[in-house]
Amino acid sequence: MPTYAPGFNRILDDLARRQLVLDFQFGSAGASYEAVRSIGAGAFGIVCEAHDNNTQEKVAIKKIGHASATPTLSRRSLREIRVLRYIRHPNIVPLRDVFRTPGTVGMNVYLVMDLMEGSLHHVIYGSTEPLDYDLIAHLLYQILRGLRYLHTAGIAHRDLKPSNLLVNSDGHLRIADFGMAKLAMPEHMDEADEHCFYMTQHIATLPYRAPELLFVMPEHSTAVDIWAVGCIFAEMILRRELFPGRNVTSQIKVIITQLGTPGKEQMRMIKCERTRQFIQSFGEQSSLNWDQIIPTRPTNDEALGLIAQMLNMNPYQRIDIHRTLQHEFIRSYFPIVTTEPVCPFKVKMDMAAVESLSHEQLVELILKDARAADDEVLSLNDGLQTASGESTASYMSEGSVSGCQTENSEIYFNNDNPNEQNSGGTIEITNL
Ligand SMILES: Nc1ncnc2c1ncn2[C@@H]1O[C@H](COP(=O)(O)OP(=O)(O)OP(=O)(O)O)[C@@H](O)[C@H]1O
Repeated sequence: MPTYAPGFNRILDDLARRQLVLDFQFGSAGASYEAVRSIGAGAFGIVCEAHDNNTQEKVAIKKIGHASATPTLSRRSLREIRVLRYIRHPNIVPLRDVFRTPGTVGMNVYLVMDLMEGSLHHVIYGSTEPLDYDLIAHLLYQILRGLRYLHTAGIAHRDLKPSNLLVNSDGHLRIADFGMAKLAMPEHMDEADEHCFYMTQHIATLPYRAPELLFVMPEHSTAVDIWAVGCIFAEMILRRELFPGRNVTSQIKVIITQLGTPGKEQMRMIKCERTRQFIQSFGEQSSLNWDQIIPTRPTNDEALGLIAQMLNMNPYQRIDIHRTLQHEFIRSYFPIVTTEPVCPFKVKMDMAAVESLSHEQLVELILKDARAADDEVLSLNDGLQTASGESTASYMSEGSVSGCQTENSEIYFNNDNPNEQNSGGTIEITNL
């Protein structure tokens, strides 16, 4: 090691510590939480490990900076708060607390969650050995259980990828990052939209983006998550991305060269003329066999059979979450009866409401949903007001919040009966 290396490392450590202090200023919530180290950053948030002084536990805190500055950031923040606040499922990361601090370009929102040790990305790429099928099945089953909870309530995650699937060293997996989550509703689309090629740029990370999003077809539903899980399942086997496109056109190309030209019915569903012409420019491509697409030895026919059904290019013919959980591959590992929690109806109502709100209304609800963590009263510049200055509380669904407190690491919202938060009940799921 060069002699200057220790000194240089000390400078880097010092810079990292100073950056941590700059990035995570918790205002009055600093009495409860201390940032310990930076964990990672995504397109919309930065995450740190922190110490919870009340519970003496380690937590993860995600900061969405300038959350009120644009409609996109405001909607992402509110979606994540609203989908997570009543959700209790072993395979979905729990939200413990939400607070906000004022900022120069709009408020910062902080989401306090259970700390997880790593992500599926680390599991896949952290070792040079292939993952064995027992581990793959164990991880896949947990993704599917979390997804069944969401899909049964009609909620699509819409950004599933290995770095959003958090994993502990004991193999416990939890789905995270609900900033894109949405109630699955058929979407209206104008005929031959000029900008259609670029319309779905911000839905789902490219290698996991379903053809109906890439090809700009009218129906976006929970099927987009099944496509993403199919890609992730294949990635666990291959230890590389299955469809590694780097832009929209190369993503379409890489899918078509492996899975073939979409069928006539699907081509008819593509509303965008430019997209249709681009697909046709490849000529008639036939699909490869699945053991060519995923060339592993020994071949696992049941795994390939399930992947083939999850990666059906036609979303209407793609396998759904319930049939996925009953597929032979899953049943050969998990033939047992499990009692599943049911997503409370409130989550569905809240998710539906978020999509129709204006920027002003979104910001007003964030101000209500996230407690103020600053001694000073939040200035008007930190949040937006409706044009009339009236409260938008009427836009909230029944049981919406007017602030939150933490108690015993549960998140309680002032207008709610805490006993009702988990009132989704349970359902018996049997893998016959
Ligand atoms: N509870 C947690 N425990 C440990 N690590 C976490 C936790 N939540 C998020 N992370 C990690 O922090 C990083 C950024 O988080 P996240 O994906 O939520 O941010 P984002 O800006 O919404 O990302 P994206 O670009 O995927 O939309 C990710 O790598 C994720 O693995």
